[in-house]
Amino acid sequence: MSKSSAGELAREQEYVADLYGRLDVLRERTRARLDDVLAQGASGTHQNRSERDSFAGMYAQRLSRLWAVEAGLCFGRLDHADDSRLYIGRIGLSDDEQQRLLIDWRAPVAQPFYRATPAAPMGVTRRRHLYTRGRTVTGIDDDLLDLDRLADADRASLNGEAALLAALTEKRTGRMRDIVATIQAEQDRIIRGDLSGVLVVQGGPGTGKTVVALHRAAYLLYTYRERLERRGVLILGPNPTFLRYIEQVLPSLGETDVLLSSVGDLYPGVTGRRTETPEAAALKGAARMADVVAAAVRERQRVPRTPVEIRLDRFTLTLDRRTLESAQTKAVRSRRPHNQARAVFVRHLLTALTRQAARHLGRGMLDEADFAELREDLRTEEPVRLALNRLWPYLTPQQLLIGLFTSAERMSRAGLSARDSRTLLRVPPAPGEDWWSVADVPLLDEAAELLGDIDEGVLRAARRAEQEREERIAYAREVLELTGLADVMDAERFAERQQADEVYLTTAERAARDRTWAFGHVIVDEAQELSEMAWRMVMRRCPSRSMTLVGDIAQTGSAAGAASWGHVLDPYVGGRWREERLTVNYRTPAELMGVAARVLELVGPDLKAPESVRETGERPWALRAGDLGQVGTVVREEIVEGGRLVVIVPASELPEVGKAVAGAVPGAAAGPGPATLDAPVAVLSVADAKGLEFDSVIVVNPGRILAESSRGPSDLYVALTRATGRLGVVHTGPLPAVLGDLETRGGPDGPDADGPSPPAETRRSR
Ligand SMILES: Nc1ncnc2c1ncn2[C@@H]1O[C@H](COP(=O)(O)OP(=O)(O)OP(=O)(O)O)[C@@H](O)[C@H]1O
Repeated sequence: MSKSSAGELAREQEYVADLYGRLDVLRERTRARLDDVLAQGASGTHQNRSERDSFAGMYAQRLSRLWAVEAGLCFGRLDHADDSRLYIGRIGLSDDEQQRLLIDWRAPVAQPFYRATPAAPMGVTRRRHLYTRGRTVTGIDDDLLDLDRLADADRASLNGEAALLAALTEKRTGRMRDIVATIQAEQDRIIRGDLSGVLVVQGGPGTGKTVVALHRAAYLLYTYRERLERRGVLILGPNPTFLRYIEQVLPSLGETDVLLSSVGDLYPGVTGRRTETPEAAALKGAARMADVVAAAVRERQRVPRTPVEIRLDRFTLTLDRRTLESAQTKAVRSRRPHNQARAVFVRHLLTALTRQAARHLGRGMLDEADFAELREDLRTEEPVRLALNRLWPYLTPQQLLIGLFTSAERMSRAGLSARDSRTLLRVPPAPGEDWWSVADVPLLDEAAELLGDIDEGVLRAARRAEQEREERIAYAREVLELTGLADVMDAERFAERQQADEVYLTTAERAARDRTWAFGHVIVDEAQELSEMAWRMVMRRCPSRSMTLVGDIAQTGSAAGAASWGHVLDPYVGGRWREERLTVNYRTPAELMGVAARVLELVGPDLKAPESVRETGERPWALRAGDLGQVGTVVREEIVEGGRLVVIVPASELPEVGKAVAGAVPGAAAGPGPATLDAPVAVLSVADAKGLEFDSVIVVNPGRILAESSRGPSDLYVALTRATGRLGVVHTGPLPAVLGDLETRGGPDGPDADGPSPPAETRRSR
């Protein structure tokens, strides 16, 4: 590595200062445009106002992008063999003469920054990492890639990973950061992978799957902006805490328009939060539930075998079995969803009822107009409406599932065994109760698919709305061409923003409200956790099958989760999906990974743990405590100033350990919730710690974690791989044999209970 001279640093400082100067100019210009537009006030025609709002929205978004890239605007430089030079940063900048000042990291010419090696230098002679604090350049790190030009001293350390190591050893803040300055070659290949088709990224803990998936979203939005901005990108994470953990990464890369969601939130208007037994969740996640939901819908379309009498004031009408069955057959054969097929059913029965009524009225021969009038009279008669509603009720997905899960008889008729229905049986919701679990959400989606919109009227309105939308887009195109903005703004988005009196909605916001939204690309993180029913829901959101799925089969914790990628994907894309692997662990030091690797053997003897990129000299320890109450004291002694610590517990012990820790450490948070990521100490179950990372981890009662679930070994593997620095185990029962050779410590007040010492960080020789 070549050392930067003070002169070099000053030159870089000058260049970076100019870049910030340019950024300021662009911000000012955009701000001025925004002010101009807003100054036009709320006067003028409706058309003028909506145009003004559209421009205001566009400038506001551009401004927020320009503000989002303040930190670390420029982080690299590439010197080429032809003596040309490019600066790499979070966004592209040019001066007024269109001279490129800064290259967006996602542009093809920036690729060598991540991929060039001395063996394949890609025309690059030097890769420079620039370290900045605020707007000040604080350091420079060079990788010299041109072997001929290398001084002997530089040849000794060609891999130049100082920037990476510096990034990895920084204290965790509770929020994931972007890695745009230190993306590694194997990660870059995945980030820039083709948009189309299904890409699976399989990798062990800490290999950067999440962070790579997020950078891929940013890359795809940059490269296929037109296509993806319109349809949007969905990123699906395991739970709301995880989404909070990652939510700042994309804005820091200048992307604000991506929908982050979890399975429990993917059905508009419902939040799946209620906890339920793992058995119930596993059962609801199984593919056969699709048949159960379909049978439950059919069950609501059954007609009675005995005649149905409808008493009106002047006479009684009767629907006999044959009429009922023929209406049912016609409705089912229409192949429409339940709520739309209802129109066919009702039409048929009303015709039969009208004929009967005419006979009762002694008017056998009615002309068409009279017949229609009588039919309309009958349709609005309360007893007729009630009877038809009983026979073929309008159903919302919520009504269908509440009806199903609160009745053992209905569950049995829908094909569930007595045992299954005991597992699922519930009491109806009390007002305001959180009735839905995460596993219910894909079932609601499935039901919505089979039930359809409430009636034809809704469908007609939707068709009308679509036609109007197309007209608006055509108009928007004209406006954009007239104003010369056609190349910076998509007509469809512009048209959406002009929507009458509608508040300004981003693509992500519109997508979040629409169950039938088809995303341009879907990224699923911790994809191994999704159940078969959840996959059905996700696939409905992505008919183009342009997807990136990241996960680790060895970490599957949910009983309904995946055992292999083929099993998950083959029903949807046959064998047509590609797999990339990540093999280097950037999070967990080698000392900890050694312990985790032994647990991985319990998950599957052939599985291979990822290789840690660094070691700390810090050995994991085990401590036997008299009872769980002592965990609080142990935790207090483990706290490092400014660091973040998590206590990972068996789910059944969360309340007790949470109480003990809260008692010993003020400000500690227990369980998932808004405070989890910001608290210096958190107590979490394995499921809630999944995907997260902390400076220090204490795992409580690993034996119980192993025994508590059918995926116990995977859960323990996850727990042991959350730390970036220190790992300890506290147990009140016997220590599982697999952890037998941990260094043992004395009790909380015992002689070995020294406070932590700072780790001695080294790059691991591999
Ligand atoms: N190229 C890189 N430069 C700097 N940091 C990196 C790089 N790659 C990964 N990291 C860091 O390594 C840590 C682990 O990454 P990430 O959480 O994406 O891993 P993961 O594979 O999703 O892990 P898990 O399966 O355990 O959830 C994060 O702190 C991430 O920022």
